[in-house]
Amino acid sequence: MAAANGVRRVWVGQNGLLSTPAVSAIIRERVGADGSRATGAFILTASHNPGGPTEDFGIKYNMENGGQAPESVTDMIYENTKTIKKYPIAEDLPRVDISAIGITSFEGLEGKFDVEVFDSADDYVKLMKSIFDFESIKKLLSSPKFTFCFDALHGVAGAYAHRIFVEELGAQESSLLNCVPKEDFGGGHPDPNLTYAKELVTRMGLSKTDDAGVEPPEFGAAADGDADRNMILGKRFFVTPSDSVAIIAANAVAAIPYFSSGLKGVARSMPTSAALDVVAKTLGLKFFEVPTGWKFFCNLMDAGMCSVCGEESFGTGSDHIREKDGIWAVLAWLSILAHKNKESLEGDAKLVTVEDIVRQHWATYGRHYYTRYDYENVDATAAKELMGLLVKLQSSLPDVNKIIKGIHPEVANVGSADEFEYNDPVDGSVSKHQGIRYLFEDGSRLVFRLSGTGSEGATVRVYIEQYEKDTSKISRDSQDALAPLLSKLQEFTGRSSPTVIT
Ligand SMILES: O=P(O)(O)OC[C@H]1O[C@H](O)[C@H](O)[C@@H](O)[C@@H]1O
Repeated sequence: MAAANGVRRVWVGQNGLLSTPAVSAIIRERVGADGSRATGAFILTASHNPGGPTEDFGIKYNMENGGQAPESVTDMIYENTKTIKKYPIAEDLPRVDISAIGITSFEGLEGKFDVEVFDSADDYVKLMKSIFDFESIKKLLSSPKFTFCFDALHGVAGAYAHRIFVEELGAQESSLLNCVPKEDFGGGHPDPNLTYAKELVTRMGLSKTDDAGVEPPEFGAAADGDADRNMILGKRFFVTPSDSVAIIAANAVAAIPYFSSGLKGVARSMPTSAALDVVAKTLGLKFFEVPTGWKFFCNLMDAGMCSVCGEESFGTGSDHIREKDGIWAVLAWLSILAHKNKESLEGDAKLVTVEDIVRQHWATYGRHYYTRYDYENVDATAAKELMGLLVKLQSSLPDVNKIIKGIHPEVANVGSADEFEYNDPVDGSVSKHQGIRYLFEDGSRLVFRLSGTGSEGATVRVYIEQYEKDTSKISRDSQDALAPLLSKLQEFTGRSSPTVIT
């Protein structure tokens, strides 16, 4: 990247602690600020592979808008690697102490370059303060009625959590779990979900091995290794990522200063539940359904068409940067809680809890029951054949309906089916084969897609969604409500049970 004086500069976060959202914020802020153009910055990051069992470390390319490099750029980089004949190694380059903030200048083969070690959190904290009302969140956190807990799963989010939640917002040190970043994530798997965020899940009263004597906190959250994904929990209550983005969108204007003049639009990835669609329709907002992958949101944001977006894979964010943002999502929820509790933090008034907010949302907009089944390490050829069969079945919906009705007569008819194709309204590009959708007449959906991140063989993902508007039925357990749809899965996938259920 070029610094203001034209000297090439490498930016390094102090002690190597840089989160993905902070990188995006820094690129937008610094590159934009000095008017120079980055053709691509890269960092070594703990990237996460939701489909696979292991963490992998990789190089991530971010563009000048702070977003991930599109395939055209990474393909070009890959092509270039094939023609590299030699690369020089500067063995005598003095070591840069990355624990000390400052700039070190070097004379390189192609001229001068700088290495700047900077505080990894400074730019990000500044950005968060410009988005949220820190004073109102501070009040919430200091209320004896409200208890808070954040688990960084030993990922890089720990550094930001300490700075923001403890130093800026006054949360107690003891409310931070696993917030010391560790290279091996403390031996755990830094995935913010009910399976891997075990300690948090137990503390929030959601595990079978709860300590019955200890009252769980009112609010709990986790972020993944590079802090771009998040999980939101209430006391003994799980908020699905699909509900989380819908609830943030529904409350953004009232609760978050950055959005006070209105939302430009909202977007979700195709397999994410339609909870956000209902909010968009009710509030008259522009709405977009894009394929899985954050880059599709970035195009909309760059064109000023989208303010809030989210994915079922625990990614939530807004147009403040071009990455999903775990800490942002936590601050968004704390803002909503602070707003809803404006009148109830003092005196005898009862606290409006996370669960209250979600149930109120369902009562207003209806509830989307939602489950994702992952069939990991499926034979790649068999997976392709399965997809082919599912596409073929789409031309014989009466037969599909007959089979389903034969098992569960009460299930609505499949009204239409298609293979999701996205026409990008910004650049006109077309993305085909983005998942197979069976759309039921009552708004329920059955979606199949092959994961783009699985590490061995193929990972087939099946997303099951059922919409319930009847307020007397919105409190049922998700699995119960979906049972009629789930019973068809074995036949569709050729497997008796999924590897992971989310
Ligand atoms: O293709 P999948 O395995 O479902 O993975 C999907 C996820 O992969 C990465 O994490 C992307 O950054 C996400 O935007 C995407 O949702």
